[in-house]
Amino acid sequence: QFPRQCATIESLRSGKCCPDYFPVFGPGTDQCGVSTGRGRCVQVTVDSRPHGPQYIHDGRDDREQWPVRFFNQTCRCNGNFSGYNCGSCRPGWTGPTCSQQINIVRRNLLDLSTEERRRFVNALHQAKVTIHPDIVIATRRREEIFGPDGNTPQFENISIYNYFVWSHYYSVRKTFLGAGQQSFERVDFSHEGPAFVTWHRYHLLQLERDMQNMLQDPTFGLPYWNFATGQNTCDICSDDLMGARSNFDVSLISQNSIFSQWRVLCESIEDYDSLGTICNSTEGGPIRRNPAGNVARPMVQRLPQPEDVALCLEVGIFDTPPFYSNSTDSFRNTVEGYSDPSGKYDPAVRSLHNLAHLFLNGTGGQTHLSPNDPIFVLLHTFTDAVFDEWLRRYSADISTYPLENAPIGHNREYNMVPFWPPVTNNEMFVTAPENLGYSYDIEWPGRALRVTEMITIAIVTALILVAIVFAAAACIVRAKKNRDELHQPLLTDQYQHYSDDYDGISTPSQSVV
Ligand SMILES: O=C1C=c2cc(C(=O)O)[nH]c2=CC1=O
Repeated sequence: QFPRQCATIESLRSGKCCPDYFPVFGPGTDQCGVSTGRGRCVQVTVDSRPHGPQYIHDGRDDREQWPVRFFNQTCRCNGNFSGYNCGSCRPGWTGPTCSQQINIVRRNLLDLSTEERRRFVNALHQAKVTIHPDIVIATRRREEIFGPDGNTPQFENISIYNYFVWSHYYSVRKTFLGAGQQSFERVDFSHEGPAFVTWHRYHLLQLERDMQNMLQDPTFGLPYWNFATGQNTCDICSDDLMGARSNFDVSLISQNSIFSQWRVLCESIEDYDSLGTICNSTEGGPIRRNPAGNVARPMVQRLPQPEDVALCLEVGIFDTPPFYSNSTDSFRNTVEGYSDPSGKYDPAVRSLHNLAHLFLNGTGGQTHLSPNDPIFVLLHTFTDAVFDEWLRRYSADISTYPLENAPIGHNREYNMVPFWPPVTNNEMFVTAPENLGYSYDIEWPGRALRVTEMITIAIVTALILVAIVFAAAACIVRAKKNRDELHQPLLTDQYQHYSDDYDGISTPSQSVV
């Protein structure tokens, strides 16, 4: 969440997080790369518009008006420069001066060659075990951030992949209201609201960027899992991809997969909620996964159908009041999976993204834990592909993305929690190939026809056929008539000559000639 250079008592006290680009000149001399025109240190802009009625504890949560509880000054970068010290490039740009355009292609995981699959799995594992070079996480709430002695900032190193896990946890954690009090749970900065698609888009972009840097390969792209193929099995759960099922425990991953060795972060939610602590980088048990195995909930033993994606893409309004998990006719609530695929809200329904999570039935189906299962990455790249197709089809129509009264964290101009430097939901509401430097190699299913549409098409087809038959019959009659008319005079003539000249000896032809 914050650059390592800012995790100090001085930085927190000053509220300033504007690290140097060239620290060699001495601390504070090249904040945000100002000496080379990369950027400058400015006041953070926050969203102060009202939020929706779900959150009732204003003043009690560090994530309100993110990120000002921690810092109120940040780098603002010029042109295509970006990052916490303006030392990197905006998505879609690369090179020393960020002037080279790039396009990263996100492909279907099942289309990767054996060697590409091996490289992707290895890259994920490398991210799991490599300390994030720039970012550290807060392990205490703001009021305890200086530590028990008031002089020990409570931040920790974390691996690149675990940072991805932790960011998701931090965005969904409950609001701590004090020891002995129930934490407040109707708060979620990344789900059940319009920011669902924008937040998860940035979350993936950040992992992709971190992995590109780790691999020193600016062309590395995250693949996707098409979870709506019409099958109800986990087709990516094989040992060369996300890991097959263990032969010894149905809810574990096979030992032939490196993911059986991964350990899970942020498991102790009861502790966090009762003690007011925050998940840290300590790992716990293994990833649990039992696809289609939730016998108590048959509805989540299946995956979405291709038809569901096609229907969802026909919902043309981005979001509808109350901009929450009970919104109806909302594309966002449909792709998130609280509405049926045609957009109608139904509290009993789980579809698309939610259904894919619940189908996994284990670590990947619990919101505070789900990114621990690497399938999360692939499930969300596919969800993002659907969002990008919606943006393309409806010309990124942002008019129904609320500026205010969305659930806290979800207003259009809100800085997404817990990312640094600050980035608003608005900034992710753009078509990816043109604005963010990546695209999906994907073909979208056509929608099957509804009964009424089939009846209409049958009637129209029948009418056209009848019209064609009538037209053909008319043509034949006319052609025959024309032919008859063409031949008629000759015959009449001939007949006349024949009858005039016939002497009973000469032939009719002779008489005509
Ligand atoms: O990790 C997640 C798990 C989820 C479960 C549901 C549900 O609909 O019950 N939704 C989820 C979203 C997640 O991100």
